[in-house]
Amino acid sequence: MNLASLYQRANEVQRHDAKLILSEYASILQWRSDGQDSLLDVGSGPGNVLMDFVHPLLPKSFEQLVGTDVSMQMVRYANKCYERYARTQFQVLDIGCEELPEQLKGRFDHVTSFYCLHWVQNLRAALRNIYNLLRGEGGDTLLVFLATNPIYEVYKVLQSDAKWASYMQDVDQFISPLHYSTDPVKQFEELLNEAGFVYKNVELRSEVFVYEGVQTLKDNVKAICPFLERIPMAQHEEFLNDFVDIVVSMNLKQDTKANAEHSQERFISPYKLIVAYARKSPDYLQNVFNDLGNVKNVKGVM
Ligand SMILES: C[S@@+](CC[C@H](N)C(=O)[O-])C[C@H]1O[C@@H](n2cnc3c(N)ncnc32)[C@H](O)[C@@H]1O
Ligand SMILES: CC(C)=CCC/C(C)=C/CC/C(C)=C/C(=O)O
Repeated sequence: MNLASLYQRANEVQRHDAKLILSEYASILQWRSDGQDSLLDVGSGPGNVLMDFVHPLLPKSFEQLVGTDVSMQMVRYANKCYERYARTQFQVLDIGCEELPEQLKGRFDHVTSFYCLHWVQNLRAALRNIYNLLRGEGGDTLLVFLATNPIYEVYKVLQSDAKWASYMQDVDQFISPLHYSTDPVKQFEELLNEAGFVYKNVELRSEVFVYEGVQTLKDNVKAICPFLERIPMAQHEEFLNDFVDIVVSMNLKQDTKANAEHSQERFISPYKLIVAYARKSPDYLQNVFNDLGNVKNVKGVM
């Protein structure tokens, strides 16, 4: 996903969800008493969600704000857009990497991520890294990403079409790792446990977004579709038209009667969003838990 400027103009649903969820969690995030918070955002893209909705929540004396993304193009674009912001920078980071850069380990009070983790097949590695980004004596994380979305079913149908199959052999790599889960909340809670998080709250929110007009739908697909850059430009419109035809066949286009008062076609996208908040136990508390493991029948703590 590398079309930074197009994504910045066509990310309405992502911005809507991030803004709403941050308004709910602003008072739950454990801000430091000295106001010198450090925050890292995973998969920041062009940076406008981070800078429009997270940056304003930070205390005035915050220590540092680091936006990260696997895409160098996104990082370059974000650094250019926000170069005048103090103590703010964007850098390349693959959250699914084997080993975090040393200079990032244990440095952050908060890790946030919006509409990124559904792009990461190895959630176990991602959560291990998120845990290790947080400072040893605590810290918390707010993670918002897709469990399911109809786009993944559209991709599967397109992949079965001989016209597009050769460009989409790895389609499963781009489907949310929780899309086929029978219990995404339980699955993600278990992954958070495994990473070491002690306090956690994981919700699965059923949402619906309406795309007003076929061009709006196409622009939003173009902004995030990983297959278009593999397809010759001359065939992009045909691909997008086939995409829309499949959406219509899935009965996701609002019927004309219901649509009577609207001048444009409306496309309905029912999706499920994971909203996960977790806290890292302070090292000293972790030691207590470790000690407890050696003492049977302890009363009180737990
Ligand atoms: C849909 S955009 C979300 C951008 C921004 N957080 C927002 O809410 O608008 C997803 C971003 O995640 C990035 N991404 C995908 N896989 C990643 C990975 N393994 N590590 C870090 N970023 C990744 C993509 O490059 C893209 O910029
Ligand atoms: C009706 C229909 C299939 C709508 C899906 C439209 C769309 C562009 C969904 C994007 C999902 C996604 C992977 C978003 C992201 O990563 O930001």
